[in-house]
Amino acid sequence: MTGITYEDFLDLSYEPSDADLVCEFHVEPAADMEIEAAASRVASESSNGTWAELQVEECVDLSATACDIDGSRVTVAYPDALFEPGNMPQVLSCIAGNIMGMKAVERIRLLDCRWPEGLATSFPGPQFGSRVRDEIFDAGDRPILATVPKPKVGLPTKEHVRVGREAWLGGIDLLKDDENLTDQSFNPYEDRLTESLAARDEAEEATGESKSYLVNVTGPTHDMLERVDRAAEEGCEYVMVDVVTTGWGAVQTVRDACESHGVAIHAHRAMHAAFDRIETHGVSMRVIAQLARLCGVDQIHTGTADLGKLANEDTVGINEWLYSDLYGLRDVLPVASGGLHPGLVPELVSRVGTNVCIQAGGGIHGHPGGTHDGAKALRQATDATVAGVSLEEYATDYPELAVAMEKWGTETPR
Ligand SMILES: O=C(O)[C@H](O)COP(=O)(O)O
Ligand SMILES: [Mg+2]
Repeated sequence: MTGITYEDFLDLSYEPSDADLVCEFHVEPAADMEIEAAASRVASESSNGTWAELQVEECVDLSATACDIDGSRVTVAYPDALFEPGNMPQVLSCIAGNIMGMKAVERIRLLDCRWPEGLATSFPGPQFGSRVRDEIFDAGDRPILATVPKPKVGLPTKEHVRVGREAWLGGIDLLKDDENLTDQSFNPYEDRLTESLAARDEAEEATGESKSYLVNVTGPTHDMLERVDRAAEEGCEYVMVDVVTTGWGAVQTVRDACESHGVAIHAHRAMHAAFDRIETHGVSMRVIAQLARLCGVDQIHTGTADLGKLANEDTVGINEWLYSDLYGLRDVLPVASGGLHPGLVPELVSRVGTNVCIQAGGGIHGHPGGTHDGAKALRQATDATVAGVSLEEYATDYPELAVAMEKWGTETPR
């Protein structure tokens, strides 16, 4: 019999192998504990140890190793055999499981992961990623533009569709449901789906542009699968899933269903801030975005680089990771959303570039001239930015943009 104690999980001379999943944590030890002890407890509890010395007769060596400590930054390397390939809930129950509530740490945050090839490619990754720009739209070099009818809930189906039609006709590419609109009595899923797609066809005919609608299929997994089937049958190119509230196992299931229909997934991140807003605890948005890419969403909200209404982690760094090479898995199109309006577009594009989707809800439907003018103003601001013309200059020829600038200027909302 061999005794396994948590000290066995610390080896500062260990060099992670290419097959290891390497995780960076911020760790604040409990008041009576040294960082080395807390680091080894993290490695132990997240792999095959526990608080007590275990008497083991036979066990496959799946131990994680705390292999570097730099101030509060702790690196832990996990052997690939610890993980079930293609099972994101299982991976997270290791690297972001019990350790998040363990008394040995006062605070712990999973900051970043280096995914080994074997584990990463056991997931499908996105079907389309930023190829949606060409395969679903024809937006050229400019960002794709999206809108959510506002108020986010309460619009009856006919009004929701009317607002969507106005937005498409004004120059928006993508009509999107909001995160808490699914299948409520005031706007049932089936009616909204079919009527929105009819309006999409009209808008395509009228504008000569490709338009798309993404319907929110979020719900219990069996309902989501039925909703994906219906969306595909009716000719939707996209569905939306609230990936954090839904959970990663369900996202994986929906991803498989979407592949069989060739339908893309827009990931809304509602509730991410419960994990990532406190900077010293939880799971970073960077890691949440990594999970989403591996599980196979095609686009995901990553913030507005601090220009919008929601608190943001490093949008630019997260977007770079989403575009980066990952063993041939497709990239993910980042979505900037939350408090955006036309006046913020030039600065947003200077921070995040044009290979993004820009979503504005209030920044379109709050336009004094209504949704149609608001959509025109957002499109004008985008066209001006891509052409390198200032909004002030462009607005002299485009009254809808002038009105938006008069109303909001370049202010950051709260
Ligand atoms: O889901 C979203 O991202 C929000 O609905 C954004 O809405 P807003 O553009 O009105 O802030
Ligand atoms: Mg929303």
